[in-house]
Amino acid sequence: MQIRFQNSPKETSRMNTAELRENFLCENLAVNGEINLVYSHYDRIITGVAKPVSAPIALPNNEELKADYFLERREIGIINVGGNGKVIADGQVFNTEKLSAVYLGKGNKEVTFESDDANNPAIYFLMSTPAHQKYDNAYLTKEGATPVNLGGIATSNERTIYKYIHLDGIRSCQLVMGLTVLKPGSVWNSVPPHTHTRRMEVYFYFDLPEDQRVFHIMGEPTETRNLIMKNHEAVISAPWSVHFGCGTSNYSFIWAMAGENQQFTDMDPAPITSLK
Ligand SMILES: O=C[C@H](O)[C@@H](O)CC(=O)C(=O)O
Ligand SMILES: [Zn+2]
Repeated sequence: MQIRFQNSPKETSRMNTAELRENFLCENLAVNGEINLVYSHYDRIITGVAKPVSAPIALPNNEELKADYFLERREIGIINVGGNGKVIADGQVFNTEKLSAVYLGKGNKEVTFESDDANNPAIYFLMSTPAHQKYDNAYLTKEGATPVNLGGIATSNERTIYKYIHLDGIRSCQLVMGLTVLKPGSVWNSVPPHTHTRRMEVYFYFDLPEDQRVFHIMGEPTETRNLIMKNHEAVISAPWSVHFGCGTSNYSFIWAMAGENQQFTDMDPAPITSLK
């Protein structure tokens, strides 16, 4: 598990490309037969990907947590962006298909991930946050995730938002999680841009063709920087940072938040005309 400490807005504004990538980009997460995790000290989230192929993969405990097991004081949200597979939590089996989600509350001791077909493996994006009470384990398909259509073709941002873990969906201590699918021809995500200093956020891009890239824009609204990202990479968005971007084709991304509250709509707008 990689450990990432926080960076101030001022420090970030002075970083070069390599430093920005080292601090905020999470690369090489989806590796056959591996689970790769990054611990960020922004709200103490742990994010990453489990990609089981022929054998099950366990959610490992880590010395840094000083816990008896990973979910002793944590909850976790899981979204499958690959082939069919199973998430098994203390014997409870969740059959997952592409874009279905599993929530596991505090107290689950043994968690494993497996793929049904090694030729079309499941790819599980994970986001875990500290939790102070147990909420029930839950499962939701994309159809159950209350799709909302946003944006328009004239601004190249026609997209559908699916919310899984939120105040009116699967309940959690602090995790808020869902995904956004851009229509073909639409390339801009999360416009108009916003911040929410109450919550940090992680974006995980997927269904982006291998020869295409997303120009993810981060930083304070008047100090923007970009990270050029490929498929199955994640970016840690600090609470003070914008998080939006433009792709060289359409794509999808998972968004996952943690922090002070779970009010999805309380973003602070950073209008396009205010950006620098
Ligand atoms: O705080 C909310 C998150 O940034 C995303 O949900 C925004 C998003 O998915 C979109 O507009 O497409
Ligand atoms: Zn946001």
